[in-house]
Order: sequence, then structure tokens, then C-alpha cells
Amino acid sequence: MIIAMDGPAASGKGTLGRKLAEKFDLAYLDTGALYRAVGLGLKRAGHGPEDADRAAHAAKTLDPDLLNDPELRSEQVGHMASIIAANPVVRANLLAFQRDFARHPPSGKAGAVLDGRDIGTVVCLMRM
Ligand SMILES: Nc1ncnc2c1ncn2[C@@H]1O[C@H](COP(=O)(O)OP(=O)(O)O)[C@@H](O)[C@H]1O
Ligand SMILES: Nc1ccn([C@@H]2O[C@H](COP(=O)(O)OP(=O)(O)O)[C@@H](O)[C@H]2O)c(=O)n1
Repeated sequence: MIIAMDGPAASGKGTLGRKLAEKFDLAYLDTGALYRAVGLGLKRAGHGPEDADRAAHAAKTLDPDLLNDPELRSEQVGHMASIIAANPVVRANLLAFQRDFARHPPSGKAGAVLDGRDIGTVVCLMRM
């Protein structure tokens, strides 16, 4: 089972998505965190979000440890994420990560909840 939570910022995707994942024992992925993690990785390496090639590479080689970093939620990293999210190569590279998570949820879970702006429209289409 895959549950797609689509919606704009602060519409409650994360709140409801986490609750659904807990209730049905599913894996949960906050896809905004992926874009934020790319931003945080660039920031730590001393680069800006406009560096398209570096952002694309960082998205392909995403460091999963960054997903749990407290700085992920900072306003600066959120701003970087919004610039990075406009890069089509970054989006394509993160698509692979998201689809893999949906197809093979971690920890042997029977399904996944994905939250983001484009889950039902792009990431988790019927024939992905
Ligand atoms: N059903 C709800 N009723 C009232 N407030 C809510 C509800 N769902 C979420 N919120 C609040 O709205 C804010 C944004 O929720 P969040 O789940 O972070 O949104 P998103 O993941 O879509 O950005 C949070 O402060 C959260 O506590
Ligand atoms: N599926 C997604 C999730 C986030 N994003 C972008 O990633 C940035 C960070 O998202 P966020 O963590 O603040 O998540 P929201 O609660 O704003 O959806 C935002 O600028 C979103 O536009 C995206 O483009 N596609």
C-alpha cells in the first residue's frame, strides 16, 4: 500500500502522514526533507543553491544522515531547498530515491506514506 499526501506548505501533510504511518505500521517519507538535505549538504560544503551541477550531484549521492540533522529545519535551509527544487536534474535524481522508497519500504514495512507537493501527480503514479 502506498499513501500519497499532496498539498502546499503547512497544509498538514506531515502531521496526518506521520499519524497514518503509525496507525497502519507503514514507512514514512517527508520528501521536502530530501530537497532540504541537498541544500544542507551544499551549505556544509560551502556552496550555494544556485550551483546546478553540484546540486544535481548532491541529489544523486544523497547522504541519508542529513535527513536527521536538526539544521534541516532552519529557515535558511528551507530557502535553499526552494531554489534547489526548481532544478529539473535535482528533481529527476530525487525521483529515483522516492520511487525506490515507495516500492521497497525500509524495515520490512508493508507499505509507505509519502508526503510532498507532487507525490500523487508525479512520484507515485499508478504505473511508476
Ligand atoms: N488538522 C489540523 N488542524 C489544525 N492544525 C493542524 C492540522 N494539521 C496540521 N496542523 C498544524 O499546521 C501546521 C503545518 O502542519 P504540517 O503537518 O507541518 O504541514 P506540511 O507537512 O503540509 O508542511 C503545524 O503547525 C501543525 O501542527
Ligand atoms: N515533493 C516535493 C517536496 C518539497 N519540494 C520543495 O522542497 C522545499 C522544502 O519543502 P518543505 O520541507 O518546506 O515542505 P513543505 O511543507 O513546504 O511541502 C520546498 O521549497 C518545496 O517546494 C518539492 O519541490 N517537491
